[in-house]
Amino acid sequence: MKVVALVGGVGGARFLQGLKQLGADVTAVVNTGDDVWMHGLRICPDLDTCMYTLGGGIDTERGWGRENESWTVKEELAAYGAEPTWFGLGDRDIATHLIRTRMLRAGYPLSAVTEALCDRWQPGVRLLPMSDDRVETHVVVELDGEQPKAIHFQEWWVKHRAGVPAQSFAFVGAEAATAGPGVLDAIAEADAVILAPSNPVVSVGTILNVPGVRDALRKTEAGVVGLSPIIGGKPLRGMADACLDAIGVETSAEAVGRHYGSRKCSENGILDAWLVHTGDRADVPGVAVRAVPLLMSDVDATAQMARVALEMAGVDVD
Ligand SMILES: O=c1nc2n(C[C@H](O)[C@H](O)[C@H](O)CO)c3cc(O)ccc3cc-2c(=O)[nH]1
Repeated sequence: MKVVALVGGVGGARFLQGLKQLGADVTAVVNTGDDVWMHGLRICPDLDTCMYTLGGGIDTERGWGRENESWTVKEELAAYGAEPTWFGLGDRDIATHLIRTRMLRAGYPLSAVTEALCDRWQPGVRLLPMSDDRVETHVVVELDGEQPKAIHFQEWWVKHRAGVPAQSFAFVGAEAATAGPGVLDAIAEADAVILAPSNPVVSVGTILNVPGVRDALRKTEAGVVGLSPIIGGKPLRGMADACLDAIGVETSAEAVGRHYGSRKCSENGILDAWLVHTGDRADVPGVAVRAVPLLMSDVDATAQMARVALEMAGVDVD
């Protein structure tokens, strides 16, 4: 059973753990819009979060970066006054970025770099960058009385803790980007495609901005099922509410389901079914809706919600 999941960072990685436990052949299309150059190193937060989480190296507290981490290089960089000091680069994590940067500089595409790094971590899920081309999410903000300006997503999220209202998002490079190797074929050949409960604007939304992805989702024979990242009117973690406000979408399971839209009866919708949390309700025209527990409290709970999603996609898990 071939399953493709569109995922972002922490929530997406946790969801993949559940899918993996069901024994499916899983391909994850991972958001790379959060990627950033820092201190001359290329950082790929969502790819690394998926790789470390599935490979057993993640710091489960933070949800990103390595467990048993130390911060000596970060302290030394700060001692030189080397900006940015607000971005946490752990010593173990830096090894990943050094390998990635060296391979990118040698001309390897990000997909090949990811494959090489996964050789060590053995995530048990194929991790595909949404694109090998540079696509970066930038956020238009108005910092204390200055003119509105676009800053990198990481500066908004980490330095400003998403505390400055996002006026809009720019997915820099998206229109010229090509879907990563294997991405469109995986969607076309899947038995089921799942939109993980990741940020619908800057994670899943960014992937949908890569040319060809939305069409592939509308054309695939696979059932396309999404899981709401909004529970009881708010995101469980992260800042999906701040992002949804910026694009004028209400922070509710129903509004996000409608934002993704129905594959059957809207001209660019992508959903056949939509899972919302027990107690939430959602009327999404042309989309089958089901309410089940969506708290990824442990891998078994996550596997159970993934199982329901696959059933809604018409795939028999057992
Ligand atoms: O809140 C933070 N998130 C940090 N993150 C998380 C990152 O900003 C988010 O995980 C994603 O970009 C959004 O999902 C890192 C992720 C990495 O892969 C590497 C370094 C960092 C550093 C930070 C950090 O200092 N603070």
